[in-house]
Amino acid sequence: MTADLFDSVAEAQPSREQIADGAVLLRGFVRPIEGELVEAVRAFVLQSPFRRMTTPGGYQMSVAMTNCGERGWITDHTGYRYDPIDPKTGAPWPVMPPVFRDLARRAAEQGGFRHFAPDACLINRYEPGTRLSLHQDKDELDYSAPIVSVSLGLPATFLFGGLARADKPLVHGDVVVWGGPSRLAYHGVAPLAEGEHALLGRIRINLTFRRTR
Ligand SMILES: O=C(O)CCC(=O)C(=O)O
Ligand SMILES: [Fe+2]
Repeated sequence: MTADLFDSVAEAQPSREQIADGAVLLRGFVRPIEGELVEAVRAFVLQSPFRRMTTPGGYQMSVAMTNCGERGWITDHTGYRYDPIDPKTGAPWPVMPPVFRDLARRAAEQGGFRHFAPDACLINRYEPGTRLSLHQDKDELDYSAPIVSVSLGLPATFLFGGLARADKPLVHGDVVVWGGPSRLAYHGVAPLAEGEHALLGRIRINLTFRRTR
C-alpha cells in the first residue's frame, strides 16, 4: 500500500495535450481508478467473454473484443452494427457501471465535449503482434458525441489522422478523446510490441466509449 501511495504522487500527474483540432490526449487520466477498471473488465468477461469476430469480408480480427453497456459493437458476415444482445451468450451485455460512465463524461469534458453520456463501451484486447488497421468510427447514428478511448496495460503506438505517434506511445492510464472536426479521423494501432505489464501482464486493454444513437 505504501509503495502505491508514493507511486501515485510520483507518476499520476495528469496532463492534457492537443493532438489535433478536436482531439486531446490525457496522460495518466485513469490512473487513480485503474484498479476499479481492471476489476470491472475481469467481471465483464465472465459474463460476455472476449472473442475474435469476423469482418463482413470473412477475415477474423486479431483484436479480441467484448462490450458493456446498453449496446455492443459487433461484426459478422452481415456487417458491422450495435446490438443490445451479445450474440455469443444470447443475453444483454454487462451493465456499464457508474465508474465507467463518470470517467467517460469527465474525460470528454477535458476534450471540450460536455454531457457525454455513452451507451456503449467496446473492450478491445491486444496481445503482442496484434494490430488494428486504420479505420473511422462511423457506425454511430450521431457524430456530435465524441469518442473516449482508454488505454490499460502494455503500451501501443497509436496512429491518428495519418500521423504515427510512435514517439509517444499510449501507455497505461492514458485517454484519447476525439470529436467535432476530428470525429471521423482515421486511426489505428500498430502491432503491439512484446512486454509485460505489472497489472495486466502480456496484454493491452482498450476501452472505447461511444454514444451510438
Ligand atoms: O485500441 C485503441 O486504442 C483504438 C481502438 C479503436 O479504434 C476502436 O475500437 O475503434
Ligand atoms: Fe476506432
